Amino acid sequence: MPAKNSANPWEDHYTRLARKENYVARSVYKLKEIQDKYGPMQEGHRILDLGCAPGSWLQYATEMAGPSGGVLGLDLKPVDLAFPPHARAVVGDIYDLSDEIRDWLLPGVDGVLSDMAPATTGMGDVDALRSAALCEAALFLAKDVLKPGGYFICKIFQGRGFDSFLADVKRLFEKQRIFKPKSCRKQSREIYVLGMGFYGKPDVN
Ligand SMILES: C[S@@+](CC[C@H](N)C(=O)[O-])C[C@H]1O[C@@H](n2cnc3c(N)ncnc32)[C@H](O)[C@@H]1O
Repeated sequence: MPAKNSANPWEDHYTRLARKENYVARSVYKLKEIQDKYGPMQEGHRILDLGCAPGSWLQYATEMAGPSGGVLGLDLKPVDLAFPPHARAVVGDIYDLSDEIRDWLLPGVDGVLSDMAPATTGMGDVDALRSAALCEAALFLAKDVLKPGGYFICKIFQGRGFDSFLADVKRLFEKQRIFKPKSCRKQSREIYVLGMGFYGKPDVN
């Protein structure tokens, strides 16, 4: 329920905490909850952050990876934040990756994060299917660029497309988890699917 008498009608505890802790969005606490519970991100990791704008996951992943790691964020929209040299954000579309992104991905990555969300229509089935399509695109890319043992963290809207996406994650990772962070807004249909222990690039022959 939106707070009354506030400049931001959706302001809540997490919004205020994000401001206090210098994160650009409250979404950071969803990733923090995942990290606190499962601990996938480690110092030195190379991490790809899909759908990174306005940049709070990128801020947190940058802290987790540290200067010995590397983080690349991708979004249709620009991120208006300064990052240390081991992190950057580029404007782009998951469906049309530039050579710059492909080059960065070449050595492989330890983790792929996706908080991508479609522009919503309010029609549950349509939004869920669009979300699932983004998730499948993220998984398709992860399959290509993750190092064996790597992890995948992906937001999806519950509804059509969810079961088949989960089945795809199960085929590729040793462990899978479905996680609803406490910081997700109550009315939201979003949920996170985690894949940990990537089996390795499937043999296409
Ligand atoms: C909920 S926001 C991500 C918030 C971000 N994780 C943060 O912590 O600041 C979802 C983002 O997904 C991006 N997105 C949607 N479709 C995309 C696509 N095809 N390629 C890249 N990014 C996309 C949107 O532009 C939007 O910024």
